[in-house]
Amino acid sequence: MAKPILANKKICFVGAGAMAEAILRGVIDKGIAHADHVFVVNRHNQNRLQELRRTYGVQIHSDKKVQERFIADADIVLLAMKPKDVEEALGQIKASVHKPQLIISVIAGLSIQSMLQYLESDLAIARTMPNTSSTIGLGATGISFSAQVTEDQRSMTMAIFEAIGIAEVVEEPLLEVVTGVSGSGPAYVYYFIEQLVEAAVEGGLSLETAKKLAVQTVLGAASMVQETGEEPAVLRKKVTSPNGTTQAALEKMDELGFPNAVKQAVHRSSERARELGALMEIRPKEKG
Ligand SMILES: NC(=O)C1=CN([C@@H]2O[C@H](COP(=O)(O)OP(=O)(O)OC[C@H]3O[C@@H](n4cnc5c(N)ncnc54)[C@H](O)[C@@H]3O)[C@@H](O)[C@H]2O)C=CC1
Ligand SMILES: O=C(O)[C@@H]1CCC=N1
Repeated sequence: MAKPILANKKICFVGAGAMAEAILRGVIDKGIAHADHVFVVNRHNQNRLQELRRTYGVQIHSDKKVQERFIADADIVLLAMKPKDVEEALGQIKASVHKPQLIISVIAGLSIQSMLQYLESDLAIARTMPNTSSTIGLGATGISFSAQVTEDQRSMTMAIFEAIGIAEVVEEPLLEVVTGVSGSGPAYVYYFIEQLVEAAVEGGLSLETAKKLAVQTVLGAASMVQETGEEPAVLRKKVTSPNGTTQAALEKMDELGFPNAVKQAVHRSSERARELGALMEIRPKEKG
């Protein structure tokens, strides 16, 4: 059942890609917003919009003027385009957005300051870093708010992201760390599963059995951390018999630099988010 806080609010997604779909599906499936109140606009791809309408019942239109009205009439405008498209997209919507709308961004690296500059207005902004697991209600989102965001708008933002997973409010510079951990994180886990499966197949298991065992192992291990409340290191030790198989495997992982590889990957993702943010900054000389 829809939470009253969002029941009559209109949300317009600008950008109809993977992340927009993850959020809109989660929000509609969880009943946090009704599909009649969810609008989606995209750059060119009408087929993509049709597909979203067929699947989720969201509101779409091919006419640019109607799309502009979708944006202008929304209570919440959710920005979900790639960093490379930010300049063009924000230039296009600048005339349609206005106070007291809430702008929610999921764009990696794009600072609140840059958004305010692009939109040339003192708007309420929630900068977020979700992940694709939001699709099934298991997302992990970091959120920072601009000074203009009201209590009601904070509550709406939290309601959206808590409907599709967990949400943590952090200081804005820490959103880059969130990006490295949970924004990009699902890909590291999929990569890990891919290697488990490959090794299992190399060992002789069928692909089907390998996938089943690998996925259940990752699911079971994550659930153990969550449900027992024990530290991962403690749980790891319970698997690791002295001089047993797990110890031998972990020694191999240490020898090949697994801990360092994971940590460096997280730091590199955060660093890349900062680089993308810098590329999207409006430099003083570029201002009209
Ligand atoms: N995919 C992920 O796991 C995550 C992505 N993000 C962020 O979400 C944003 C979107 O990522 P994805 O959904 O993966 O990208 P995507 O490429 O799947 O979707 C981007 C969409 O934006 C649309 N678009 C481009 N220019 C536009 C314009 N001028 N007006 C309207 N729509 C326009 C494109 O047509 C496309 O539908 C990125 O900024 C990314 O940093 C954040 C967290 C996780
Ligand atoms: O790869 C990316 O840039 C986006 C941001 C976090 C996850 N995907």
